[in-house]
Amino acid sequence: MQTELCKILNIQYPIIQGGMAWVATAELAAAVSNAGGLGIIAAGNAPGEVVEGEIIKAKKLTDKTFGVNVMLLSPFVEEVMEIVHKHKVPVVTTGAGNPGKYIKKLKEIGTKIVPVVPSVALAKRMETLGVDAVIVEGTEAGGHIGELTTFALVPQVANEIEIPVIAAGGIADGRGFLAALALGAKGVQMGTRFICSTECTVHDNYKEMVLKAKDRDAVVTARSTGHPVRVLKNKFTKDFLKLEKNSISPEEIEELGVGKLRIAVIDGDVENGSVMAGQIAAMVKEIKSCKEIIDEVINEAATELKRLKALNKEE
Ligand SMILES: O=C(O)COc1ccc(-c2c[nH]c(CNC(=O)Nc3ncc(Sc4ccccn4)s3)n2)cc1
Repeated sequence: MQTELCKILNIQYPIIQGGMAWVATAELAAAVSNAGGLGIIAAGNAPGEVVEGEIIKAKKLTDKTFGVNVMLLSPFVEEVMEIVHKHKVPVVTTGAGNPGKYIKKLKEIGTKIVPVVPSVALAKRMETLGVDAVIVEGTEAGGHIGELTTFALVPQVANEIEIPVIAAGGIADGRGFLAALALGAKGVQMGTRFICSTECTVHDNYKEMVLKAKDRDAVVTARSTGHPVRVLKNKFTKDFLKLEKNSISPEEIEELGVGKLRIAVIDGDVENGSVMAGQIAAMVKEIKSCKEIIDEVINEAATELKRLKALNKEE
């Protein structure tokens, strides 16, 4: 189950771990990379020196390729990009914006650039600017999302660009992996599945919340701010959505969300915090090591492919 993406990103399997703010630490990224995927450290809204500390830690935990996700809404984006250059990070993924202004400098140091795109137009613009691949993330994903689904957006982007498409949003097992390849992707990104891994350092309450999630629990908040975010239903989302209905200003709504992810991830307050996770949370039923997760996705995809091929032979 290798694709052209493996050579471009220097990985054994075309499986990328999502650069989830506060969740994607050096420990998680190193475990995914050591298991043959591409581990990603999340910069989130953290300052440069915090990201630098995670990069240094990751280099001690793995000799495999890993990346850094730069969240483009972060107030520290410029200093994080400086750190990425200083440490010649091999792969940079970006989210929540257009990384156009950073592409030239990253290419100069040979860093592979893989932006998340929520639309065909942005995917085409990124290819023209010379990025190495795009992560096409559907609205099924956790955290900051676009409006289109993975199932609709992936084939449309794959029709329009030549560089590899990586499917993200709603993928947590071999069936989703194989479906993504069938839609034209050359790899997948998984976030929610890796939250429930033994190496993920989020509070156990956060992992429990994902394990207990039902199909309709991953709701969208803050649509009115233009930065919709998918989180698991709890007291915070109920109060938040009520306030949004009373149309408090977008600035007040943004203010409501500040720091809420940290209290869920670090303090384990999953009632008053923001538990970011995708719609596939309801299918994640067990905490496993990153190696078990990756091996199971690859083996299940191979088994599923054999079953589908047998159907063809029956005709
Ligand atoms: O400039 C344009 O054309 C718009 O470009 C884009 C618009 C959206 C995206 C996008 C959607 N999803 C992603 C990748 N995923 C994410 O970035 N997920 C995130 N989760 C929590 C985050 S922290 C946050 C979130 C919102 C507001 C403040 N802070 S970022 N990128 C990428 C590019």
